[in-house]
This record gives sequence, structure tokens and C-alpha cells, in this order.
Amino acid sequence: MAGKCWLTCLANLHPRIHLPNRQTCTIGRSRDTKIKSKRCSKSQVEVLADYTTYTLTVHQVGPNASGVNGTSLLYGNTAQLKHNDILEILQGEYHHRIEFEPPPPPPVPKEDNQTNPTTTVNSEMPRRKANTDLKRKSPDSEERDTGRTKRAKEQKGVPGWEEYDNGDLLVLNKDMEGRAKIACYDVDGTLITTKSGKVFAVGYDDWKILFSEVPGKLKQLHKDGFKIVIFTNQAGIAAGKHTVEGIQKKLSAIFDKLGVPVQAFVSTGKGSYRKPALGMWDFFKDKANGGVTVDMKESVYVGDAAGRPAEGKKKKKDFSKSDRLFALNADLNFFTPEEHFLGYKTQAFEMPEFDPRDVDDSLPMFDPSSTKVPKHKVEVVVCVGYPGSGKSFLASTYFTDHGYIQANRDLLGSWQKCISAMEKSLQDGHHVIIDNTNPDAESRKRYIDAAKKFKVPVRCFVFNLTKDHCRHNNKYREFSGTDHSKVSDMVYNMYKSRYEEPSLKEGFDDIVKVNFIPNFRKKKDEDLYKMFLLEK
Ligand SMILES: Nc1ncnc2c1ncn2[C@@H]1O[C@H](COP(=O)(O)OP(=O)(O)OP(=O)(O)O)[C@@H](O)[C@H]1O
Repeated sequence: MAGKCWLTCLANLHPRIHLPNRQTCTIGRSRDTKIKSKRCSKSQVEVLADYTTYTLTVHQVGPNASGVNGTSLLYGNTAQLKHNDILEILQGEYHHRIEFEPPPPPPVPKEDNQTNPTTTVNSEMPRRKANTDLKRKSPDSEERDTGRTKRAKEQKGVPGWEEYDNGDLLVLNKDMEGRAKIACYDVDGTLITTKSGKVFAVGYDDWKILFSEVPGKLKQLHKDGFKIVIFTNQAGIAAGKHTVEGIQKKLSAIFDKLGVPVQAFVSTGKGSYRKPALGMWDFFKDKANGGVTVDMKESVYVGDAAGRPAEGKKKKKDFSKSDRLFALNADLNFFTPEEHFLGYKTQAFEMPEFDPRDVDDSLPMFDPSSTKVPKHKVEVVVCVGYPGSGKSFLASTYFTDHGYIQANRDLLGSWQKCISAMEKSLQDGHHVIIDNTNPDAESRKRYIDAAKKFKVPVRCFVFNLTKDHCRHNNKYREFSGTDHSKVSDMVYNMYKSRYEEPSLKEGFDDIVKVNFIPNFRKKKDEDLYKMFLLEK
């Protein structure tokens, strides 16, 4: 972990600025930065250093663009910078280097569950009409993609492996004979551990069988009529940290050592093949078990990402719950490696805070339940809610039916355009709903002021969902193929840090809470929604 993070001015105009761990700092026109240009706001960017991941989250607050490594950032957008990245406080001007001290350790090939800090630029308020600057891939990622495509083609050399969905899924022994009883396993931390003793493998040879009991147990199960099937997340491949051949050779070597026939599925990215989502399981059931129906009562799934809490200093908590949730989604009997191989009694575990199976549809849509829509002859409704809280869903399925014009920054491009759309609609005598996240008083004030200018009442509708519920909705949106850019966890943290509880003092005529009332058009949408889609 870094001990310090510095913002170092490349023009050497001022002493370097210290950025404390996990504290939001505002950078802009100030004595500290010696920036005098009025184009630079006093609050041009908000930055948040994270010493554990060696990353700096930058959120642009000022109206003029800032820049990151030559790429423009726009109002409301965020970027994640790593050690030695350059922040241009105004795009093309006031270049500052991000320096962690001591610097991050050099990258080594790692297992899937480790992420290397890489610079990413995201729209905080995810854009449907994406800014092309933000969409453009960094030269780095282009190199990685090209490399990956090439490697994917070259991988034919590793016997038995095939690639599906442009390399999102790798399958070993797809046509292996089907069986009804399936013993499924995760790999890292379940069948193997590192030889080096490090948490993450150093190279593809850094592995050994986890428990001496593993090969015998697998052989016995195979003899008893079980098919041995592996489901492993290896998003390090898409991230460019692993090669396809490297992982395939490593896995094939592990299976040779186990001495039992194995069928394997590898999810290489972050999409719907990644556990706990069921992409790999569905592929296995539908296309790789020779048409044999799985006996769900007898079949088992074993994995170490089981949500077990820490045991004092003896054992860290599990890094994720994805194996347990994958088994739950698939309706498979789940065991930890210790329970399965060593005969431990059921181990304690924690479930995620948000359980999609428990969404309560008995609540009233609004609190107070007597809330009228519309309430006034012409009015403005300002939404407040995390990305994925359902603002657009409610605006388009409910408010527009009641004659509201929906103003959404992702669609229109800027809050200024939302104001113009709002003013035009009010002039034409239409209600307006402002469908943006609006976490703080400052972002809401613009709409309140514009409504007051037109002497029109303005109400605030606050979406009453937890952060994890909204993260779930966001994943659901991703998997259901909606045209919406991905929203990262960083954006959720940023919303949380900026959030100010709406108050009547801001000028609202009323504040209403909006409950999440599930409303699905198709059974398959509901089925997907009710699965665990988050890993923790
Ligand atoms: N009441 C609901 N019933 C079923 N699905 C819903 C409901 N509300 C939202 N969803 C689904 O949840 C996902 C997120 O909803 P939506 O896009 O409306 O969120 P949002 O608050 O507008 O997000 P953002 O601020 O990121 O644009 C979508 O896939 C949407 O279909």
C-alpha cells in the first residue's frame, strides 16, 4: 500500500500537492496550484486517492473540460488514474503527474481476482449518446485487444480447447460424454493454490494441488458416475494480464496432474459468462452435456468464493461470494473446498446485503401514498437517485403517460440542454421530469431556479433504493442488453460521496419517496432479475 499520493506540477509552478488517502479534495484555480485563468473553476475537479489500489479517481466539476493523458474529460464525468498518469487540470494545460510513494509494485501475471490499476475514463452519469473522446480506446487497450484476438486464433495449438463468443468463453472437451451427476469445481483456491505462497500466482507454473485429498476425491467421484466439470472466471485474459494460451496450458497441466477426465469452461471477461451469472452453466447444460439432463439433487458445486467471514488473524475473509451465488443461481448444492474435500462441518458465511429474490412488491409506489401525479396544472419533477435506481424506467413507463416531458442528460448531452428542453416544455404548457441522478443541492438548484423563473411548482422525487439494489439493477440492465453505457463502482462511490439529502429549504414545494415496484414485461426478464448478479 502506498504511503502518500502527490500531484506534481510538470511546469514546476508550485510545490507538489499532497492527496490524502480516501479523502475527496478539490483542485482548481487557487493559490496552491497558482492557476489564475478564469476558465478554470475554483472547483475544477474533485479527486480521491486510494492508497490500496494506487488509483486516483478524478471527477470533473468545472464547466470547461479537464484532461487525462491527452483525453478530454467533461462535466460530470470521472476517470481513474494510476501512478505516473497525467492530469490536465484544464485540457491541454496545467499538466500534473500522479505519484504514489512508494510506487506500486511491478505488475506480474496474476490470478483472476486481482485487478491491476489501469486508467479508465467513465461517464458518471452514464451516457447513451457517448462522448467519442471517452469511447475512444487508449492505445494501450487497442494493443491488448489486437494481441488478444491474435492469441485467440493462435490458441488452436492447445489440444481440446475451443473458443466461443469472440473469445468470451473458452471450453475444454466440449463434446465429452454427458452424465446426469455433475461434480463442478472452481479452480484457484479450490483445486489449487500457489506454490510461492503468494495470494496471487507469479507466472503460470506457480500452482500446486490445494489438498492431497483432491485427486483421490475427484477420481472416486468420476468412478461413481459423476462428470467432473470446471467453471472458472479468468477476466485477467480480457484485461490483458493473462494470455489465452497461458491459461489453457496451465489448466490442462492441472487436469493432467489430477489424472481424471475433465470438461472445463473459462469466462475470460466481465460479461454474462462470469460467475455468478449463469452464462457458463447454461452453455454447459444446453450445448456440452450431450443432451443429458442434469440430476440437480445429486450434483454439486465446490468453490472458495463463498462469502466466509474472516477468522481473526488466522484467515482472511473470502474475496467474493461469486461461487456460492453461482450455485444458488443454478440451484446446485454448494460446498466449500474444506467441506467437500476435508469433511468440515458447514462453514459460516454471509449473504449479500441485497437479495434480488426478496424485492417487495407490496409497497405503495410513492411515500406518502397519497402522492398525486401530476399534482399541479404544470409542474417540474426533479429525480434524485443512484444510476440504476429506475428513474428512466419510471419516467418512461409512468410519467410520460401523464403528459410529462422527460429531460435526461445522457440523451440530451448536458444539463444546459436539459434546462433548454425544460424551458421549452414549460413554455408549451407541459409538465417536465428531470431524469438525472442529481445527488447534491448544486445539481438540483439549476432546475429549481428555472422552474421558479416560470413560476411553476417543483417537486423532488427521491428513489428509495440501496446502493447495492441499484448496482444490481445496473448489472441487470447490462445483461438484458439495454442500450446504456456501463456504470462502474467508482461512479456509485462518487454519487455516495456527493449525496446531499434533498430538503424543502432548497426551494422544493414537496419531497416524495419513490419505492421500487418490480414490473416485468416478460417472465425471462423476471427470472434474470431474481438472480444474484453481483459478486459480493
Ligand atoms: N420497476 C421496475 N421493474 C422492473 N425493472 C426495472 C424497474 N425499474 C428499473 N428497472 C430496470 O432496472 C434497470 C435500471 O433502470 P433505469 O435505467 O431506469 O435506471 P436509471 O435510474 O435511469 O439509471 P441511470 O441514472 O444510470 O440512467 C433497467 O434495466 C430497468 O429496466
